[in-house]
Amino acid sequence: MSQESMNVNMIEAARDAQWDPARFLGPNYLRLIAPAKVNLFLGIGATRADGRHEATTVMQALLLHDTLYLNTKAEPWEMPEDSTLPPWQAIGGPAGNVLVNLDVADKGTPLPLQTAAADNLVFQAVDALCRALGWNSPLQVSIRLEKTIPHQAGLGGGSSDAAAVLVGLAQKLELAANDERISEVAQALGTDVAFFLKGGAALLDGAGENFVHQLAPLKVPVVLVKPEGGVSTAAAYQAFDQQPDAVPPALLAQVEAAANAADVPLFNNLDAPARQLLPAIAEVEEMLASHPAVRGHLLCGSGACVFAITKTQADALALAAEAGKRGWWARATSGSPLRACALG
Ligand SMILES: C[C@@](CO)(OP(=O)(O)O)[C@H](O)COP(=O)(O)OP(=O)(O)OC[C@H]1O[C@@H](n2ccc(N)nc2=O)[C@H](O)[C@@H]1O
Ligand SMILES: Nc1ncnc2c1ncn2[C@@H]1O[C@H](COP(=O)(O)OP(=O)(O)O)[C@@H](O)[C@H]1O
Repeated sequence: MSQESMNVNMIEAARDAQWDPARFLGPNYLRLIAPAKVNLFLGIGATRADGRHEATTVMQALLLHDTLYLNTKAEPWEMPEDSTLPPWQAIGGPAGNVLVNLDVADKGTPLPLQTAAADNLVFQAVDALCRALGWNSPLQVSIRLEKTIPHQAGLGGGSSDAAAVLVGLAQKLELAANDERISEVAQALGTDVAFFLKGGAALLDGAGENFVHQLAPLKVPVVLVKPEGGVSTAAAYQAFDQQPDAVPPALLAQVEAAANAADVPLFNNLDAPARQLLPAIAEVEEMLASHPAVRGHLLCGSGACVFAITKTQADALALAAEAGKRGWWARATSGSPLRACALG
């Protein structure tokens, strides 16, 4: 472990020691689960009039998840005298009436997320839902976000956090679970957010936000391996445009006909653009391609993580340990029927 990461961990440990769970364990708290995803199939097509690309995808939720704690208080709050907010606070809502306090704790990701509350998708989810509801009375929302899912990995962590907050806040504000404004806000926040409201395994099309149908989820062991560095989703799509690679129609037909995630062919035409942006991805893929325990492997979404399927959990644990020894972030997990949800 480098001196730098040791320092980061010690700061994190000190911060955790100061954290008082009682703040979140009153009658008003909700614990939220935000699972990661992989794309078993990701077929990118032409650029649409709105600038986004057509995308047909099968997403599969994983057991690996972020955990969030959410608390609301329908009470007025005061703006600091100089109107300057600390980085862990942000103001949203249709009348600047919603104050969000966001506490982010890193739980073993390779590079802790360092975005101000206003740039966090969790805040954007609160803001967008309050605006969609026309919620204009004072509201305080406190969120603790425990990050286990690395960012810029193609694992959809930020989108899943946003979906979990939509579910939690909707529950707090006493919306019906099937209130259409929740899914409309999810679609507007990003294509992956809509998937996490359904979870398990699902076929999506449009730009990737349009739910087509659910598939029987994969429950096999999955190993995630991420080299150092990340790939920005926008950059991956831009690189794809330099050398677009069409999806074979027969493959698309096979995906559309599949009722089980296990029957979906592993395919991702963002793989070449992502490797071009971060050549270390190719090293991970080479290692997985030649490993006897690996049944199949693929880049996760726009990268930089690569997932591998193994037969047994013991194989998955051994493979993750082996990848870790090469200096890569690696975790053994599995496919799951999870969706973004509140535990109570
Ligand atoms: C590639 C995928 C695969 O599931 O996920 P990740 O690997 O990032 O998790 C998705 O398509 C990520 O979709 P989404 O979650 O909407 O990405 P965003 O971060 O909102 O979009 C970032 C940028 O990517 C481009 N983009 C995104 C989706 C799409 N169908 N066409 C695009 O061209 C746009 O330039 C957009 O501004
Ligand atoms: N709660 C969050 N978790 C992770 N990333 C976030 C979050 N909020 C904002 N972001 C920003 O969104 C980007 C995309 O989210 P991320 O989880 O990395 O998804 P993916 O790796 O699937 O593209 C991140 O690189 C980060 O800058």
